[in-house]
Amino acid sequence: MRIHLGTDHAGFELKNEVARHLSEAGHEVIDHGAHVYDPQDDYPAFCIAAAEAVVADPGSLGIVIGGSGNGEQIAANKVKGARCALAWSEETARLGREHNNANLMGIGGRMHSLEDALKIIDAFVATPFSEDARHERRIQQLADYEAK
Ligand SMILES: O=C[C@H](O)[C@H](O)[C@H](O)COP(=O)(O)O
Repeated sequence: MRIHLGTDHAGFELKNEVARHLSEAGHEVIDHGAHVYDPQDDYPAFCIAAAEAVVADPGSLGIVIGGSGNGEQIAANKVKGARCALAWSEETARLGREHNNANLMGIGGRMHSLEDALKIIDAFVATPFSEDARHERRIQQLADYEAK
C-alpha cells in the first residue's frame, strides 16, 4: 500500500520511525515533510500536502503526525475528500477505518511510546472499511455536505 506522511517538528522523530517501520513492512512511503527538523515550523502545510496526495491517490492512506495530532487532523480535514480520524488507541484506529472509511489518521507523537504508536498505526493500516450500509450512508451525507 502507498502511505503518505506529513508532520511538524513535534512528530518529526516519530515520522521517521513510522517511515522506516512501514517501509520494512513492504509499504511504499511518501514523505511530504517536514524534511528537516525545525522547532519553529508549522503543521498545516505538511498535513494539507499529505491529505491532498491521499485524495489524489485513491486506495492510498495518510498519516499526519504532530504533538497531539489535533491540529494535524484539523488541517488534513480541510482538504476536500479527506476523512482524517484522530487515532489515540488501536481501537480508535480500527474504528476509523471500519466505520468512517478514514483515508488518513492523525496521531500525537507526544502522546504515546514509540511501541504503542506503531501498534496504533499498524491497526489503522491493516483494517479495511466494513462497507456496512449505515456507514456508507453517513459518509455519503458528509460528502454531500462537502459538495454543497
Ligand atoms: O495540534 C497541534 C500539534 O500538536 C502541534 O504539533 C503542537 O501544537 C506543536 O507545539 P509546539 O509548537 O509547542 O512544539
